Amino acid sequence: MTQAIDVMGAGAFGSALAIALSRDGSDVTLWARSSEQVAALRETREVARLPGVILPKELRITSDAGALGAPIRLLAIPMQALAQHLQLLPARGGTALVACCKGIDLSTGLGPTGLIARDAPGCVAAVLTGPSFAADIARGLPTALTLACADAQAGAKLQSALSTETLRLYRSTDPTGAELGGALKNVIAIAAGMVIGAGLGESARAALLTRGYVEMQRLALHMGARPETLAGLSGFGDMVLTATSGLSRNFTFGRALGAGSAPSQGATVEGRATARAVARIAADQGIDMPICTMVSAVLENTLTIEQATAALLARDLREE
Ligand SMILES: NC(=O)C1=CN([C@@H]2O[C@H](COP(=O)(O)OP(=O)(O)OC[C@H]3O[C@@H](n4cnc5c(N)ncnc54)[C@H](O)[C@@H]3O)[C@@H](O)[C@H]2O)C=CC1
Ligand SMILES: O=C(CO)COP(=O)(O)O
Repeated sequence: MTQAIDVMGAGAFGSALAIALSRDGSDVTLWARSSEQVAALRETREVARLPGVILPKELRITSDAGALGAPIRLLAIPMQALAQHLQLLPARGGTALVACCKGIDLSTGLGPTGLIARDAPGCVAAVLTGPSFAADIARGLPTALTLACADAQAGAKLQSALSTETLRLYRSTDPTGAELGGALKNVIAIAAGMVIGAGLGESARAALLTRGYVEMQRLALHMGARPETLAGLSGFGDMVLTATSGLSRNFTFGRALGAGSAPSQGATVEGRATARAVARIAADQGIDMPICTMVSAVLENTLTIEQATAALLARDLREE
């Protein structure tokens, strides 16, 4: 049976997922924010953020939320826009809302499934996350992601509906762990970029990733996540990809700061807001998150990268 799926957000990730699912035979509608963007996409079938990629002709494109109504809705918009989006464009009860964004909402401290539970209580909340660049998914390259949903039965249905021949989904019933892994790895990727940009070396990056991963686990476990979720695709896997690739916006943003040059404008760099949110949570709840807190301080211009590095190295010696 053909599966109907709506994808909200025609940026890099939403378009890539819509392309992959449409190619796989699903009946996909891609929603974009403005009618101008819809007109351009319909005419050229090209996505500005995915150069060289053509939208399949079967894929419908609309800016009219009234034209949506599939039982599965992917939300591929920036994290800080999600709360407002859920309130302005509600889905009907029973819809499975699958968050495809990575971050922590600054004003509430909630992750995407927390916002869905708060703002769309009649819907099923799930998150799709893990190591994947939109361009790789759009090109049909092999990719593995985590589909996390607290409702095991609903999660299994989503896993099956959203997997394709090249997009392999593992399921989890730990959305808290999955979404925190995806959010926190962006902060660690910014830090890794700073290390490389500032010329501190590959050894320093390896140390930072290892200790950064400890912080990811510490915060996530405090929030009730399971350790194995952090060790999986959505945590460790995505940290490795994002903190080591020049294709990552978070890594390249940090690398530019480290090198003392201006980061490119207009890119969606989720780790910036997440760093602030994490620093706030860590301070409020007394959780030791030195790397994330330093990233936040550097982004707020209250510390230089040199000062942050010196402060991390000067911490008390401890058992690993
Ligand atoms: N690009 C990638 O490789 C991947 C991205 N993601 C995640 O997907 C999410 C979206 O990122 P991208 O698609 O890459 O960003 P993007 O910048 O390419 O696209 C963002 C889309 O959201 C729309 N948007 C912005 N503000 C909005 C608002 N207030 N209401 C509704 N729509 C709004 C924009 O018009 C645009 O279509 C992020 O959380 C990112 O971490 C996850 C995995 C891979
Ligand atoms: O989330 C991603 C890879 O899994 C994309 O990373 P960036 O947002 O840093 O480009």
